[in-house]
Amino acid sequence: MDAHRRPLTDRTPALLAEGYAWLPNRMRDSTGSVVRTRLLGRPALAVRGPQAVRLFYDEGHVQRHGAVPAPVLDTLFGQGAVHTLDGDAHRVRKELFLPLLNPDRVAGLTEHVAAAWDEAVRTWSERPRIVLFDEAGLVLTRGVCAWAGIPPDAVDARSLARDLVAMVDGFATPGPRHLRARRARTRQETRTARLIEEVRTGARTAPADSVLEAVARHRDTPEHPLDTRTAAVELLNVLRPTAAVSWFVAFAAHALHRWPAHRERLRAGDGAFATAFAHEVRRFYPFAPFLGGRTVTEVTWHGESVPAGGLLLLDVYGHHHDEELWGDPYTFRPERFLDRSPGADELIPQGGGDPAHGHRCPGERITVGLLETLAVRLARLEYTVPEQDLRIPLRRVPTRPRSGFVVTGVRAP
Ligand code: HEM
Repeated sequence: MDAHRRPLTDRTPALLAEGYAWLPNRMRDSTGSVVRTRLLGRPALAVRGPQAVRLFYDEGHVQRHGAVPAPVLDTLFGQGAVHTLDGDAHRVRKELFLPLLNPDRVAGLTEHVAAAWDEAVRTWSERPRIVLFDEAGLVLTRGVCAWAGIPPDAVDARSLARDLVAMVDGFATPGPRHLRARRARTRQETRTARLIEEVRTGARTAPADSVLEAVARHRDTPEHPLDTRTAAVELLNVLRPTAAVSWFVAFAAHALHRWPAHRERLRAGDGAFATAFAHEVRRFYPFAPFLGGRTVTEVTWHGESVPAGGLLLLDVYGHHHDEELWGDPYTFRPERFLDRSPGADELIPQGGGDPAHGHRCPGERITVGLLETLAVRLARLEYTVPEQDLRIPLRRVPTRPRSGFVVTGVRAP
């Protein structure tokens, strides 16, 4: 039998066991940055590198409908989310999110989050111990709710923050974390759908030009507004990933602890360095292990093929740690981004290509803006890092410093 047609063993258990290292390990054993495998009962081809990014985002070859497994939809994205749409349906829904790329929107959200951070820091100094990952999640949730026009009496920020973080934390694992994520999503979709219903019936007024107003008004077709459940899913697709920037805040704190020399330039308010630092945090530390799409034709890459109806996997973690692309991928070196902006298909922690025409994350500028602002604040904050478990296990997806990054003796600047 032709080696390319031979049935392959399903590798889903290996993915669950190896996490971020699964594809890079397979890539090391292969030639040409391509791996033929089987995942979730389907034939799959894993690829990496800027040219592979362009293949992955070519809708003629790869689409999203039917690509995202139900356990991921029921936790991370929500059923019917923009992530799962193709063609015109995707383009129309994406219009809801593209204003997020606008510099005024980015600045507005950053100001709200910075204000929430400054307020929180004043209370941290009165507490014996702070888990930075948890506190950052709360600060980001408070900031994004205020910015998105969510009425303060409609949410309890603390429980919302816990649920938003849980939805991300449990999407890629069986067991208790996954159950928590499912419960969190059900709870928050119900609450958010109620809020949207209240805006639509006039029981509440959404601030003009707010995200809440835009979602409540959005129509996929001229005749029909989004059903309230899908509208809730999409509003949560703004709130949840903003809260998830807490992963990068914990990683930024980890980087400042491991390589404290970077503190000075951040503290001094060197804007170009803050941007480079934010990019390097997003490259160096693991978040999305890979992205997946459904092949709509047979796809061949560097001599390996996957049939229509299979999966094309873009190895994001491997791409960011590829020696050919980065030279010294395991060195944390923000300076690599100082004298040049990364190419669209080079730095891809939030997807590749163009956010206006494909699935690339519309919140990338927001993420970079928040990370720049919070990294500077973190560098200016005085605190002690007590003995704790700061290991970042690559088998856990998504991962983070095990302790959540504990600080004591906080003194606000
Ligand atoms: C922790 C920071 C973030 C990470 C790591 C992240 C990562 C990603 C990734 C990997 C994708 C998928 C790209 C693809 O499928 O090709 C994505 C899509 C998306 N992200 Fe983000 N994101 C982050 C923050 C944000 C923020 C702050 C927002 C909004 C305020 C946001 C909203 C979205 C939306 C709506 C999509 C779906 C886009 C589409 O399918 O067209 N994300 N993000």
